[in-house]
Formats: sequence, C-alpha cells, structure tokens
Amino acid sequence: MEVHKDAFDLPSTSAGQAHVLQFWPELCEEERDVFLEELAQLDLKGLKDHCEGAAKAAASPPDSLDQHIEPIPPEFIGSVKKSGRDSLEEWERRGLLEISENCVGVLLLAGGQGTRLGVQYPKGMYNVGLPSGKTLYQIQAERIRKIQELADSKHGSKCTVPWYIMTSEFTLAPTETFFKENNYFGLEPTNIVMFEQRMIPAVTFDGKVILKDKGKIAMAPDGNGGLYQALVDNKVLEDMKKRGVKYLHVYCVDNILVKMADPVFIGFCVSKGADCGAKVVEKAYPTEPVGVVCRVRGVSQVVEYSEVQPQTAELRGPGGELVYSAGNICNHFFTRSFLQDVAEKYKDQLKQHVALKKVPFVDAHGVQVKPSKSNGIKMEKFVFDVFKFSRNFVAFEVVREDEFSPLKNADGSATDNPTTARNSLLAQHCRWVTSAGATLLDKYGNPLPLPSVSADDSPPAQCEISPLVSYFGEVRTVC
Ligand SMILES: CC(=O)N[C@H]1[C@@H](OP(=O)(O)O)O[C@H](CO)[C@@H](O)[C@@H]1O
Repeated sequence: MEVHKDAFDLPSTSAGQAHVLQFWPELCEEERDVFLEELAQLDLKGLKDHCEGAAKAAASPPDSLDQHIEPIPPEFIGSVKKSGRDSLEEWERRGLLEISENCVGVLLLAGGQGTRLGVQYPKGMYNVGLPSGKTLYQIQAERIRKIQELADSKHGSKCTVPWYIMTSEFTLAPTETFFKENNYFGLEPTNIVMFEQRMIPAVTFDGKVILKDKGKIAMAPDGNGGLYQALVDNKVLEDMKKRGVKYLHVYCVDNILVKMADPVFIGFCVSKGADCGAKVVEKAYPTEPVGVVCRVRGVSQVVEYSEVQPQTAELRGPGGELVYSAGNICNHFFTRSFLQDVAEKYKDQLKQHVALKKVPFVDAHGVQVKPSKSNGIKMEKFVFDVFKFSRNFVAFEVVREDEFSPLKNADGSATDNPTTARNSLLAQHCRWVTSAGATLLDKYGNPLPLPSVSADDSPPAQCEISPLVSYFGEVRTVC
C-alpha cells in the first residue's frame, strides 16, 4: 500500500509534532519514501500520549519507593551456599529431567545498543580476548549444546533446548548474519528463533519527538520489558507451545558466566511450584549497579539501582551486612502459562521508566548535533516488572564468582569491563581444573597459587575450558 505525506500532516500536527515534517521539502524522493514508511509504523494516536507522558514523567520527581520497601526475609530465598548437597543434586536432577523432555527453553535479551561498552555492533558479538577468541554468543551457544548433551546422556534422550533471541532494529540483522557466518555455532538453525522488540521515539524534555536526521526519527528499543509485547507480536508463545516448552530461562546477553538453562535453577523453581523466579547474588558494595530483589508494599519485585536512594542502598544490618543485598543478575525463570497470563492480562500495565540519554539530533537548521549532556527521554519497560503479577515468586541466591561477571563498560573503566569478564572466566576454569585434581605450574615447573575469586585479579594461568567439554566444572567420566 502506498503511503502519502498528507496522511501524516494532520495527525502529527494534532499530536503537537508538526516539526517532524519540517525538512520535508529538502528530502529527495527516496528519503521521503523511507521516512513515510517509518511514520506509517508509528502509532500516531498513541504518539501524543507517549510524548506528553514522557515529558511529564521526566519533569516530576521519581516515585520514591524507599518508604515502602523491605528486604525479602532470608528464609524466602533459596541459596546454593546454604543448601545441602542432597537438595542441590535433587534440583539438578529435576532440571535435567525437564530439559531431557524438551520442556525447557532459553530466551536471550539482546536488543540493547551497547552504548556503555562503546561498540556499534551487538554485545553478543563481543570478543573479550579469551585464548580461544570466542564471542559471548559462541560461549552461550556451546553451553546450550553441552546442557542438551548432559541431559541426553543421563536420560538417553535426544533433546532440544530452543534458543529464543530477542533483538531490536539495531541488532537483528547483524546477529542473523553473524550466526549464519558461524554456522549457528553447531546448533540446529530451526531451534534458534530470532525476533524483534518494538522501538519507540525518543522525546525532548518538552515532549517533542527527536529527529535524528532530516528524514529519520530517533527511535530506541522499548526496554527489556518490551519482551512481553514482542512475544505477542512474534507469536513466540505459540512456538513454545508447539515445541512443548513449559519453562523458560530468560537472561541478559552480557554475563560471561551465564549458565544457560541452568538445571539447578530450573529444578529449584519447578520443585517450588514457582511461576516466576530470579537469580540473585550478594551485592558487592552499596552502589553496585544491580537491581535488588525486595518487597514493595509487601509484594516481591526488583527495584532497579537507578530508582533507589543511596541512603537506602547503604543501610546495614546488625552484623554489618547490607540490608538490601539480593542483587538481581538478570536471570529469570518463567512458566509458559505465566507468560501467557502476562501477554493476555498484564503487559499493558507495565510501568514505563524514564531514562535520560544523550540523543544525537538535527537542529532547526538541519545540522547534526551530538549532545554532550542528556537532551532526550527514552521510556523503557523492565523485564522484571512482571514479578508483581506472580502467584509464587522465588529468588535463588547463587555464587557470584561462578555465575556473574557482566560486560557493561569499556576497558579503562573500573568494573564490569572486558578484562574483568575475561579474568572471571579464566579464574573459574583454573578453579575447575584444580578441583579436578590438576596442579597448575609456571614455566619453571613450580606450582602456581590458587586462583583468586575476585574479577579484579588476573587468573594465575590462561586456562580456558570449552563449554563443549564442561558445563559447570564437571569432569567427563571415561568408561
Ligand atoms: C532493567 C534490567 O533488567 N536491569 C538489570 C540489568 O541492568 P542494566 O544496567 O540495564 O544492564 O542487568 C543487571 C545485572 O547485570 C541487573 O542488576 C539490573 O537489574
């Protein structure tokens, strides 16, 4: 269907956005066609609300949750450290059984733009400089292959853990190409389902859509909570149903230690009858940029680090421990039926969070400007905001050095950078080989010190183990 500019004159004016067409006379035929196509995809009716809502939300003081939050009592948090061997083995057994019966899928949140890391390509394509040169995507793909193999060898099955990958306009095409070029890292292409989340316009503080170019609106993904709309838009729940997937492990792309479809976590959540779950680690320091799992007005949920007052984050208990210490590592468990409920009843109730960003724009003279301070509002939904609709939410505390080392920032920054990610993985693998009985030696044959657990320290040796060899440090038993 052909679209005409006239179709947008009136609606954009009545939405208070007539300026989007201000450079129309300067656009060539081709640019006009592309722009019209973009405009056609905008929800023009919702645009006015979106712009006014964004400006209003950015101008009003953020909702202070601090008076309403309380920590989750420790007895409501499952814990790897505090559980006996029997429980851990039982959860792992249950998780592997579900995996072997094709009941488990994984879903990757990979629509972000990698702004903090400073790359122009999807974060999953990042190579942190491991001896193997593997990227995050490759490590994750190989962990899926391994967990399938572990479930199969235990249960004599030939199972599949489908990999759903939520991308955005920024990341879909490069991710698809990358997977294809790498032969899907040995996975069956039909078991990898990529889909796109929606984009929404970035808005100025006075509620005007930002033009990135004379014929292009500055669009941004709708946050990782855009997942629920994207599941509907792309019929992902139907795909899960067709495959018999009952449980989904949802995770962020940037954690180099992520355990894909972790059977212990899946087994824990399933055996507790949970519909929703979150993995947490003990926060390292009060201002660590991680959300905290807590209760707000009695309901379990995550409060994001950007939305908590420093004095609350710094509260300590009698033993000096942080009161709000359950750090969200963006590893979530959902049952398909809970996601179905969210899709049908709750997804439109998700809160919109305000993010103030530097958004490149064209000024009134048509000159492109890269702002040095925040000039725009991006509205984002958060993936964990559905926890409050859960009937049985569980949190599961895991060991940081085994499960959490996110890649957020570029090298040179103090934390969560390529070096810390690489060191965490190599140190973990040194620990694995030493606990399997190996002694690491230096080039003179002298034993090396045992690896430290801090991501800030260099590992004693460049010891990397392929996920195809070991998933969580288990040693292959040779018959
Ligand atoms: C909306 C959202 O999911 N925020 C998550 C996510 O933070 P980002 O700063 O958005 O990457 O990952 C953190 C863990 O790396 C987690 O603590 C936080 O709550």
